[in-house]
Amino acid sequence: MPGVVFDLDGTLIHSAPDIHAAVNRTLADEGADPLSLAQVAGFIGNGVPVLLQRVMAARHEAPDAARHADLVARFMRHYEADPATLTTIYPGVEAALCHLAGAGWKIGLCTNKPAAASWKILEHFGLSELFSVVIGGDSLPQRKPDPTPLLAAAAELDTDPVLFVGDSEIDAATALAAGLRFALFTEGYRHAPLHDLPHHGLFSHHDDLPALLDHLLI
Ligand SMILES: O=C(O)COP(=O)(O)O
Ligand SMILES: [Mg+2]
Repeated sequence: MPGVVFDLDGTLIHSAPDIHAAVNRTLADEGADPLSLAQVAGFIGNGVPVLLQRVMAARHEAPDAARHADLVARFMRHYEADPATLTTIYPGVEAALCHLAGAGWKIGLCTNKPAAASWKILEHFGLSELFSVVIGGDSLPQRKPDPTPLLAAAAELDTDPVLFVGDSEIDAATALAAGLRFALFTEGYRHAPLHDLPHHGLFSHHDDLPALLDHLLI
């Protein structure tokens, strides 16, 4: 049976509100002004260390490794304490995943979000049992768009072919580098226009995903 690896933020869940809240709690700890949801949503995609680099840049802070490490540690404490309260699952995700699992697809996750928080969120939405593997942004030395995490998730599924589903230019580049066929969810946290992202199929609602993935197998 085939396999499919999903990205998480912007693909299965709209997680920006909780990431935004954790950023602002991190800033509030030191009495700093909050950032807007749109600003923080624009920083998502390359994982937590890059998110906090972008927070520092938005505040016109010069790069500083110790300061950055402190922000990352405090952000993670806030985020892991409360990763899903404001997060919503995109419509049709649960049905699509259940349909795929019922049809025998093996399912994995490859996200730049740290693995423990990712598992916690999957559990919160009752989805964790559907996933055979989760590779997070802290699971390996490499992160997307390096293909290594996606190839590791695919290897863990131990099946062929494996498709990848994501929402961003990072995911498109990762799929290309890994040599996997890529389905792009159009309603996530992408910055670039659709035609700039290499993809094999597009969808804007998860109800359409099982048929699209079947089509990509042909
Ligand atoms: O945490 C991030 O920055 C991005 O996470 P994602 O890889 O699930 O989109
Ligand atoms: Mg994403």
